[in-house]
Amino acid sequence: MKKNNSKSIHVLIACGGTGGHLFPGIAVAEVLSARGHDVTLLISEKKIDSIAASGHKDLRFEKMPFLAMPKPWSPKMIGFLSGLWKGMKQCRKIIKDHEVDVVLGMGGFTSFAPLYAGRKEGCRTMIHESNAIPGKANKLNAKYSDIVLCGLEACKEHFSKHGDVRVVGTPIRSNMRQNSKEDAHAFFKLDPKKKTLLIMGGSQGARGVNRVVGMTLEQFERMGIQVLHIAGPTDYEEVRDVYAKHPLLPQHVAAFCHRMDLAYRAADLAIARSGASSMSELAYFGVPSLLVPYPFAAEDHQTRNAEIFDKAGAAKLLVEKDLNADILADTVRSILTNNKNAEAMKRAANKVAARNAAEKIADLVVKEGK
Ligand SMILES: CC(=O)N[C@H]1[C@@H](OP(=O)(O)OP(=O)(O)OC[C@H]2O[C@@H](n3ccc(=O)[nH]c3=O)[C@H](O)[C@@H]2O)O[C@H](CO)[C@@H](O)[C@@H]1O
Repeated sequence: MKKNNSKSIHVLIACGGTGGHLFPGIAVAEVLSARGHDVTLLISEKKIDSIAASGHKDLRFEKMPFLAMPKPWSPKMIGFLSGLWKGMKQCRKIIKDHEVDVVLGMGGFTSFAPLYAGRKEGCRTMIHESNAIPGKANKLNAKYSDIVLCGLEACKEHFSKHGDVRVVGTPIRSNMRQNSKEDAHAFFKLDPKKKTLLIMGGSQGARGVNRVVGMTLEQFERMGIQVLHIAGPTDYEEVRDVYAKHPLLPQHVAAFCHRMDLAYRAADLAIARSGASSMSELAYFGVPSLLVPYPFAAEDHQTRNAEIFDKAGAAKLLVEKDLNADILADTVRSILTNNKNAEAMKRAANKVAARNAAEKIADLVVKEGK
């Protein structure tokens, strides 16, 4: 795009497909918009994208079809290439219509068409990789990006061939204010005198975590704790029915939570997948966690993410295939009944938290766009 001499710049943030791309993208958009810049968020037609966008009516969203890359010789390749071509055309139109100066991709293959189109239209381009190791898509995206931004220091070495790589952290949304624990308990109708265990499986829930937790409810009940369980839209009904069999266990079960700030605030301990945004938020709120990596994540990146927090003392890594109700109950008990353990983990979590990642990215975007 042409050199922008006015104060305000135009930014396209590609962040569709999964909460781990959407919410950090929204976080950067919030900072840029608050500073008076023009931002368009490019999301996909997936349900999670609409759920995420519905909580941010003040931001501008454009949709494009979700594209997953098939195996090289798959018959799906023809449809994929045609979808990709249409996606690029659509992106070039958006870039021209909004006179975009900078394209920022938050990761995954959904960022490819916007970055490629951005390059063709003369925009500055950047990608953000929040995981400890990049997937194939972001390695490709890096080739079309002037700057590569990493959420974690460990990721930097994987982009060693790229000339401009910076570690900035993974942004969290501005509505993640530090509310009081009392507000948080009141919001979920939980007992302020009891220890709260938060269960969450990333933006779409985690079946493996839901199931093992379901088998541990009786032991949680005996510990005298309460549980806040965000089950994900797919498993919600099944999870709710399992909890219904334990009416004496204080509980709040939800399919999706629009107030994750309050969920983290209420929590004394979390059991979670090790998605990068979830981890970034757990650290920000200083919540000790038991991280159960999704075993089929690309390049096993969730294990690499969890290892960083485990090593720092902020979390304990639990391998899903080795996990059962007794191990889970013992681990939860060892933290929730030992204040010293919990406090040490809390301090370690705070220590690994990224500081002002959204602001740092916004600063760079604006500098590039001028
Ligand atoms: C299976 C898989 O490959 N998952 C990947 C995906 O995870 P996923 O999309 O699950 O993303 P994360 O765990 O990183 O983040 C989840 C986000 O959703 C929000 N949230 C979640 C539940 C809810 O009810 N409400 C809500 O707002 C959380 O606050 C957080 O901001 O993208 C991440 C970022 O690349 C990766 O690290 C994960 O490995």
